[in-house]
Amino acid sequence: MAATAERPARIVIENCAVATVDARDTEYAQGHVVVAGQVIESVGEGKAPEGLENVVRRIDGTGHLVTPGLVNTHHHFYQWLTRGLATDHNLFDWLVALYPTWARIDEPMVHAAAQGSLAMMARGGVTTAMDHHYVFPRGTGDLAGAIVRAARETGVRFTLARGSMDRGESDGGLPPDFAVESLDGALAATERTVARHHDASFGSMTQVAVAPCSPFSVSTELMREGAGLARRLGVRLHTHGSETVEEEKFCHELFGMGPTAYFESTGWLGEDVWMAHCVHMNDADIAAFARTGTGVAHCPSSNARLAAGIARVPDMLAAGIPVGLGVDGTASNESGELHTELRNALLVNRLGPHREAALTARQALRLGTHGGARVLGREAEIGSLEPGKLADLVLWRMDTLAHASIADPVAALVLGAAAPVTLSLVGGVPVVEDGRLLTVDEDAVARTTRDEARRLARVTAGEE
Ligand SMILES: Nc1nc2[nH]c(O)nc2c(=O)[nH]1
Repeated sequence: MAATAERPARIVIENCAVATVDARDTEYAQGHVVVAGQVIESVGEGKAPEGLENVVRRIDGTGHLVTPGLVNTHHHFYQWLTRGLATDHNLFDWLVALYPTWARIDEPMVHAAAQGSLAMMARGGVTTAMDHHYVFPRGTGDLAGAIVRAARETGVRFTLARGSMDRGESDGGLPPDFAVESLDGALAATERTVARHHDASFGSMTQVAVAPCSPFSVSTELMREGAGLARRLGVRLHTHGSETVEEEKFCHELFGMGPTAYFESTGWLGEDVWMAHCVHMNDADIAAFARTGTGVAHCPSSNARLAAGIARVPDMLAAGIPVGLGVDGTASNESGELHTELRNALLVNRLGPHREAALTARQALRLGTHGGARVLGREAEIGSLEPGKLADLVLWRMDTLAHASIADPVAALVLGAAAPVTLSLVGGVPVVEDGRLLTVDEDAVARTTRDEARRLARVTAGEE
């Protein structure tokens, strides 16, 4: 009999370790998960309940760990085409080196780069992705549409943070004037993107956030009006903040205050805001984020690659700030995988003042799942394995050479090599099986991204 809303198709996964990442960090050494349609029906110890109807698939998870799907909270997909460049630069020098290339992207390039970024993350266990896209050269087609199309093709849940820059060099900003939009143009295009793509319903596959880029590339008017627009439309707000000492100096020189005070003065602290990086935060900044419920996308690999510093994640968590993890753009984190961020969040924070007490493996897993769901405003739907939540989950293989000798599966997942994904589900729909994407042809994506990266290099060099 066919599946219906009253009689959903069920997938049963059993005989595996389960890390639910619920409020009590409940784990089962030998447990089960039952998926009914797009939601989780039950999670628990031992075998799945007997007598379930309409079981279309029963998976023996022996030697596996099942967790919530990973949630990425900060990325710039277009940077997939400019990986491995300006490898020994700090943030400002790196941006200045790359803006002229980025300002030449077009729609086929952006679509290919989005496919590459999404494919890389999905095959590594990401079930919810985001893209902060802030470069919109004139006359280059529907870039937002191309990104959303790539996310649909890949099959992951998705937030598009419609970015913008309007403070060019001649207004004291960092980007060249030819790389920025006008204030009115950016606001109007952002509003159109929300109208076209934002879906606020339970289980939505596409959401849109308002996301002016950073204090040194955006006018104060765009920050203020962007915040007003987001609140009028009922969508979330995202930006870069407190990333480097150079940004801090810029804010003091131009605005007479540090980044967090500047964000507060422009309406950019609140429960509907999450900010990438937040490396240079003093105690008062952390208290302001905690008081207002402002979230953080922690990007440890990128912060190391660009010599930005170490974000105070243990202090943020102690203060109750929502913290998720971000790959960041792959021009500053060439791996493009979120697993690396779980591992590096733990390792990098242990180099800070809290040393071995900085983060546990379970806290790192929480940052990459439930923490990400919180900062994206989707805690009620995803981020933990609990009945009624969406069936976004990953079955990780733990019985190979890489992990079999580690008794604790969560420690193995976080501290070990990237574990192979036997199965990932997004809303109950398989996206990865036995390490391969079901939705797009990885080899074809690899070829297209290589070709588009080469074309971008030729266009930048004036050869096309
Ligand atoms: N890590 C990054 N920081 C940024 N700030 C900014 O304005 N753009 C970027 C970026 O692409 N990556």
